[in-house]
Formats: sequence, structure tokens, C-alpha cells
Amino acid sequence: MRVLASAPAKIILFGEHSVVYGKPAIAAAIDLRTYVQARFNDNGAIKIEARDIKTPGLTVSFSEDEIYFESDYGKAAEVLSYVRQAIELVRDEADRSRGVTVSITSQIPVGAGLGSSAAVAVATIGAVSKLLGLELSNEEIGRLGHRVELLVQGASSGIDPTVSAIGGFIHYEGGRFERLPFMELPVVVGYTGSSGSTKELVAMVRRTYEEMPEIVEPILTAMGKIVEKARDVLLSDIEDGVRFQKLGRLMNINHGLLDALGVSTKKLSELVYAARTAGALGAKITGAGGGGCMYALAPEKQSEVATAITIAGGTPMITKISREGLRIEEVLP
Ligand SMILES: Nc1ncnc2c1ncn2[C@@H]1O[C@H](COP(=O)(O)OP(=O)(O)OP(=O)(O)O)[C@@H](O)[C@H]1O
Ligand SMILES: C[C@@](O)(CCO)CC(=O)[O-]
Ligand SMILES: [Mg+2]
Repeated sequence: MRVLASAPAKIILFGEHSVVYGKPAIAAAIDLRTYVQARFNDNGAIKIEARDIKTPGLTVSFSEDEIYFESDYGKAAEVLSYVRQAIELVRDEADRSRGVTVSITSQIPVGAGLGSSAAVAVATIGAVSKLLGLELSNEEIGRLGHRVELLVQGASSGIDPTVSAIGGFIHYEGGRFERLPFMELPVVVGYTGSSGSTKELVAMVRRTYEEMPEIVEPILTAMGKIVEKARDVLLSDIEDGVRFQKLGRLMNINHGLLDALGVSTKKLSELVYAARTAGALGAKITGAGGGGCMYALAPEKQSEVATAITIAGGTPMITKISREGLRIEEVLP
């Protein structure tokens, strides 16, 4: 038997980092996906084939007529830890005796703030649980995905695996989510081309918080207030033009506060300012930062903003919100 599952990337519209401290956040699934195929193998082991993730620490030396390979197995194992933990959690719930092979292909840039870790965990749990005959709802799979992130990262709010599992638009707070009405948002994502590790960025913010709680706490509180205002704007019965203007202002304030926490980079800020100059109503980091992506809200200006992001040295992506979360694509005997 073979099962193919897929799970989407996400953007955090408002509230990354502060959500780790129990404040609310708003996120949406987008139409980039990670695909995971799971099948049984005969040797009782876990085998992972991750084709589009670079193997770190591989050194190749050439001499006269010989080639030597040296690999840092520790680093390679660390990179696959989300997939491995996802498989282990499902085997703990079902059957540890059967060997499982998992093959991954992904459209989501890694470490870019678009939730690649959550998508790979959720798609793996979806495929392996179906293979092992467990009937889990997408919500339950989102909760298991949160456990994977906690085990690997040490800290995670759970918003990324939740939105990847259930899709659409959500308001998330303290482990609970509320679905927001679906709407098309005219957004452009800008990728800096560099990556940041969510585990390290969350730990860095934690250190700053512990050093200066009297300064960082009000920043996190303000971020939570931005999210509540944004939720009111998203739910209110106003004309789209006014709605986008209000959201744009809130995005710009949220970006400034993320910058104050130290998670922006020169390149991210350049893309943010380039997008605003080209007519975006708002632009901010999305996800953990430290590289990765920003997004801009640009009604009727998406192509101008995409061009400005390219000129500033980034890669623009005009994405759509994905209504669907985890999806079982096919089950073959
Ligand atoms: N296609 C993949 N195959 C295997 N592992 C992956 C894949 N994509 C992501 N990962 C795992 O996720 C890690 C990156 O996760 P990280 O949380 O740091 O960034 P992100 O999820 O892309 O961004 P953010 O958390 O800010 O949204 C990689 O180092 C790797 O361990
Ligand atoms: C930085 C963070 O807030 C969002 C990462 O997409 C981490 C988390 O919520 O677990
Ligand atoms: Mg992640």
C-alpha cells in the first residue's frame, strides 16, 4: 500500500513571535505544498528520502584518481528531525513493528518563514497515519504537528501546523483557533533568498525577553492588540478599499515591532520599503524572520510591487490563499 498526502505553506498575517507568548495571531494557508508519500518496507526500519533538501556538511575531496566523501551525519540527522519525529509519533499511536519509507518533494522554500517545517510534519503524519490505518481528523493531525515542532524546536505556538492541517484563514490563541471568513487578499510574498532557523530565532527573542522583560513585554502586548484590531477589521462589514488601508497600517506597525525584537535583516527591510514605495498599503516580515520572506498587501498594485521586490534583489511570489489544508491525494493498494 502507498499513500500520498500533501499539506500547504502559510503566511502569518499578524502576530508571529508574540503568539509564542500566548498572544493571538492571524495566519492563512497558501497554495504552495509539500508532498509526502508513505509505503511499507521489509526491513522494519524508518527510511526517509528527502529529495529537495540540501545535505549539509557533505565534503567532497578530489585527488589524482580518487574521490573522497565525508558527511556530517549529525547535521544530516538534525535536518530530518521534523520528519523523523512525525513518523515516530504516529508509530507510537499505531504499530511500531512495520518498517515505513517516506519520500518527500516540496514546493516550499526551507527556513523562509512559510511554514515548511509544519507542512512537512503535517503531510508526513497524514500519509503515515493513513498507511498504518489510523483515522485522525485534520484537527488532530494539526495537534500532533504541534507536538513535533515542540519536540524539535523546544518552543512553538502551534499556529503553523494548525493552519497547514486545516487550511483557510485562522485566528489562533493559546492552542485554540477560530476560522475567519474566507477572502481573497491581494498579497505579494517577497523571498530574500536566505534562510533563518525558527528554533534559533525564537530562542533569540526569548533571551532578549529574559534580559529586558520590562521593554519586551509591552512590545508583545502591542503586537497582541494589533492582532485584535486586525481581526475586527477582517470581520467588519466595510468596503474592501477601507479594509485594506486599515490592515496595511497595522502591518506596518507590526513590522516595526518585529524589527525592534531583532528578527528583521537588512534585506528584509529593503524588500519591505521597496514594496511600500511601489504602492503597497502595508508590508511586513512573515514567519520567524532572520532572512526568509516578507509580504505586502497591494490591491491593484501586485505587479508593480512584484517588480519593485525583484529590483531590490528579492524573488516575488504572487500567491493565493488555500482553502484546503492537509489532503490525501491518493491511496494505492
Ligand atoms: N522538504 C523538506 N524535507 C525535509 N525536511 C524539511 C523540508 N522542508 C522543511 N524541512 C525541515 O524544516 C526545517 C526548517 O524549518 P523552520 O521552522 O526553521 O523554517 P520554516 O518552517 O521554513 O519557517 P517558519 O517556521 O518561520 O514558518 C528544515 O531545516 C528541515 O528540518
Ligand atoms: C516565530 C513563530 O511565531 C512563527 C513561525 O512561523 C513561531 C511559532 O509560532 O511557533
Ligand atoms: Mg517552521
